[in-house]
Amino acid sequence: MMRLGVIADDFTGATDIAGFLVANGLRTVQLNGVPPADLQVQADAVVISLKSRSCPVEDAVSQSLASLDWLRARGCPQFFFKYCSTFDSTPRGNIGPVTDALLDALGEDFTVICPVLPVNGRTIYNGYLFVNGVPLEESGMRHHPVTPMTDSNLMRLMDAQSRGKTGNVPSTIMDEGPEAVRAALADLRARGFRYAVLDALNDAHLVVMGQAVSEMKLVTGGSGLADGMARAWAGTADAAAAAAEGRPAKGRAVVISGSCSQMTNAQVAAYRDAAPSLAVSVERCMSDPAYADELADWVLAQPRNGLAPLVYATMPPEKVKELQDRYGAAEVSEAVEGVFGRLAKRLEEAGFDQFIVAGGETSGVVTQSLGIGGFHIGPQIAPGVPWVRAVGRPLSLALKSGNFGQERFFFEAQDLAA
Ligand SMILES: Nc1ncnc2c1ncn2[C@@H]1O[C@H](COP(=O)(O)OP(=O)(O)O)[C@@H](O)[C@H]1O
Ligand SMILES: O=C(O)[C@@H](O)C(=O)COP(=O)(O)O
Repeated sequence: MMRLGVIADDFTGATDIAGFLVANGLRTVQLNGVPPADLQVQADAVVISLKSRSCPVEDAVSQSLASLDWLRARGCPQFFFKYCSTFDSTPRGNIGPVTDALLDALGEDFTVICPVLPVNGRTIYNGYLFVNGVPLEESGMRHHPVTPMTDSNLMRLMDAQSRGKTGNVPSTIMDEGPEAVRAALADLRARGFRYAVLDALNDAHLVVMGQAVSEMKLVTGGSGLADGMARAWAGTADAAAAAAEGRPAKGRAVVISGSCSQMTNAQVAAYRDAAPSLAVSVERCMSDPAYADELADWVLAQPRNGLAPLVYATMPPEKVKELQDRYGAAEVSEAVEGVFGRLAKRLEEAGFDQFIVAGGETSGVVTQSLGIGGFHIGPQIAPGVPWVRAVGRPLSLALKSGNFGQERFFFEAQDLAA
């Protein structure tokens, strides 16, 4: 019986949370896009991955509601709206409007906001979000090409894009345990708050909040919250068995990097001197319809043995800004994503069956272009980045959130698949 239905606002976010559910022994399937009405799935958890983080608000709301309907029609008892652990959004949304729409559809008037993942340095203190010890607004996220984050106060961020008021359950209450957290939530709700930011500084807080929200119909946040919830259920569940179907087969691999995050810049720098690598020209993405074919030809010409070839649009923030000022941010993103989507398709047709992709939007476009309906979730390469295997097709992917993994991530992904 399904225990949890997750609606994730991007593809790497979806594999991130699915990886943590599997690591706690829950049999989990990831479905890409709103699933067809006649699809039946046997799993403890279903994660629906949308590409709704930066699309128009109305589209994000309607896709999220359609996903909710699909899950409810299968008797799902609890729902999780997964967004980025760096709260990627703008004052227009889409986190606030989607949360409001899900609450309304479920007839609920209260939920939690918790974009937390301590193992990857995402902590919340007094409602302020920290990334590896610095406030969100001082982290690399202030330069994000699509959703630059220039405030760290989650109450203020949520209030600006939603219909209600946001309160906070501080870490001192987390220290007291699940009963104290439940009481604090009930108190905030009675005082007219619609959302509560949950502080979390460490794994112990995840376990506490996982127990405290067990009766809540809708929760929202990052994979740390899901990890806490899954730990509360896990018991003797077998994590290796849950990951078995997602293990990567040995194959021909390529690395495609469209993320410009600090961590991806470091990962590309660590990999590019050791492996065949090619920097993408953004200008040609915008002007040359045959460019993806040229990139594919280059990949195909690389030696089959040894490290996978890397094609990357990854650049440091100042270069990204220069290009965006010249051509427009949305235009550049669309052009680069289009080229990566076509490149992936060409490579699959040519026999590539392992795609290591950096960047959430980039992963979304690659998955869509390959026409993959769903994934079995495999073992984690790094916290939040599992190998995944296409349902019914011999294709394995590692979809890396821009900020996740350590410097040698591209090497480690291939080591785990060997
Ligand atoms: N050199 C570049 N200049 C501007 N934008 C770029 C460049 N390279 C990639 N992009 C775009 O930036 C966005 C990065 O987003 P994404 O793939 O989600 O990465 P992340 O996970 O780091 O957020 C994509 O839309 C991508 O096409
Ligand atoms: O919660 C997270 O940080 C990730 O799961 C996530 O959402 C990834 O988004 P991108 O950074 O856009 O890859």
